[in-house]
Amino acid sequence: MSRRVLGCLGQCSSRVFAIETDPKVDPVYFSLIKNPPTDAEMPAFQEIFGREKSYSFQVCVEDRIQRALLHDDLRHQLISGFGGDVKVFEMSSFRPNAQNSLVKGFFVNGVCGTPETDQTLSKLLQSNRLAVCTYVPGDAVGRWCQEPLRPAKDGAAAAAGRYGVVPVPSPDHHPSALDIINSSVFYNFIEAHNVMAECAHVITEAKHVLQRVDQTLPMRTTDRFPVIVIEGLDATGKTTLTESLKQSLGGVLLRSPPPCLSPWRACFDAKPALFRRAFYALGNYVTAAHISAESARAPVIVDRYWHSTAAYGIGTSVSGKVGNLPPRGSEVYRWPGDLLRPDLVLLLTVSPEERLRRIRGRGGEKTREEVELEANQLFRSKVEEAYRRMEDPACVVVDASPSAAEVLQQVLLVIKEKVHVQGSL
Ligand SMILES: Nc1ncnc2c1ncn2[C@@H]1O[C@H](COP(=O)(O)OP(=O)(O)OP(=O)(O)O)[C@@H](O)[C@H]1O
Ligand SMILES: Nc1ccn([C@@H]2O[C@H](COP(=O)(O)O)[C@@H](O)[C@H]2O)c(=O)n1
Repeated sequence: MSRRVLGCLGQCSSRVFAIETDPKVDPVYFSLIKNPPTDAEMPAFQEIFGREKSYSFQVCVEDRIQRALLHDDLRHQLISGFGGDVKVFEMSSFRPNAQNSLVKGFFVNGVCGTPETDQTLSKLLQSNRLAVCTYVPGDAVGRWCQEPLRPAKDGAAAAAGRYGVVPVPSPDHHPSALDIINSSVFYNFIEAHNVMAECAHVITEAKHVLQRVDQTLPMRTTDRFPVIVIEGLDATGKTTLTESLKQSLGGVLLRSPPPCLSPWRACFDAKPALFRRAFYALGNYVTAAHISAESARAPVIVDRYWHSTAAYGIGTSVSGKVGNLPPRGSEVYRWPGDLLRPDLVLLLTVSPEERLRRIRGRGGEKTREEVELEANQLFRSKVEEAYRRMEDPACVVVDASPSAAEVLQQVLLVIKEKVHVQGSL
């Protein structure tokens, strides 16, 4: 008997369940992202499926641009359509340990069957771009089944099959890590450019971004002065340090994304991850072109670069605990082969308490992700750990808790010790 997999992936442990299917049926795999049950499996099923009615929803269209947009739209429809008492969890399909097998969706738990929720369900069932399933008790006590649903007469739902749900061992790799490459992080220019080009018919700002990118590239390569990147979570002191370094080294200060892309940043910050990450990835290539030009005449200091794009991308896409991150040495931490490589990358770190003190002291606008980072210590830890796992170039970690003057002195020492490239400081 072949198996469809329903994984229950949580904040602190991951439990996976398989859905038993007929071998003739094409397998569809599911994972659930939710606070996991911790005791024996059957109470866990009870906990997941037994509270009122539960449904899973997944967008099933081939086109990745449509899929990303519909997924975002689905989230809004579920939250508004099922009301406040219903819990909407992130959920996704996967084949254990198979790269790019992840398909995201939602699991809705606690639906009471009111006229409003019935209407929402009926509307969603009409869409031939969604796969909808419900979860019902099985024949034996403690057993649960998954029923794929199809629309029936008068807007009602009819079951189009019934599959048992059984626990299976956790896969070696956390499913949410299967979908990083070319989805949450881009490892070459073409892949990011393709996403921007493909979405230009629905996101008009993408055309402007592409124009700017295409105007700036290709970059020149010359014998050059050192290129030093400063990375870290927000409010760790990057702006303060990069400005001081610029003075001390007589250098040029650049940032990624570059100011020429600023008019469209807010637009892409509000878009689904696929588009947001492609925007920041392209920003790095534009900054690389500027680095290339500027480093011909002076040392270049860069405030955020590819490591930021990758660390935030990985930290956001991997759900649950830090242990769910791909292990050290994984290809997700590798530098893009076609992106100008800096001579040194410094990662500024401060304690969560000090970081919050600095954020509060500074005030001002925050990006959506910054608000999340502040609220979610776990997310922050994943982003920082992802930074620490980056390779070739790896980040040199700097304790940025001392005074700004002391941090500058410490960093100047590191630069003196580590930077051995043509050109001088
Ligand atoms: N070493 C330091 N000691 C104490 N306060 C500092 C230090 N460095 C920076 N600050 C203060 O902390 C706040 C955040 O610093 P800064 O703006 O340089 O961080 P950042 O990493 O650039 O943040 P973001 O990524 O959000 O732009 C500022 O108010 C700054 O004056
Ligand atoms: N090279 C970069 C730079 C930034 N980001 C994203 O921007 C946010 C943090 O930037 P701040 O300027 O507000 O410090 C965060 O959401 C990063 O994902 C990026 O991806 N790549």
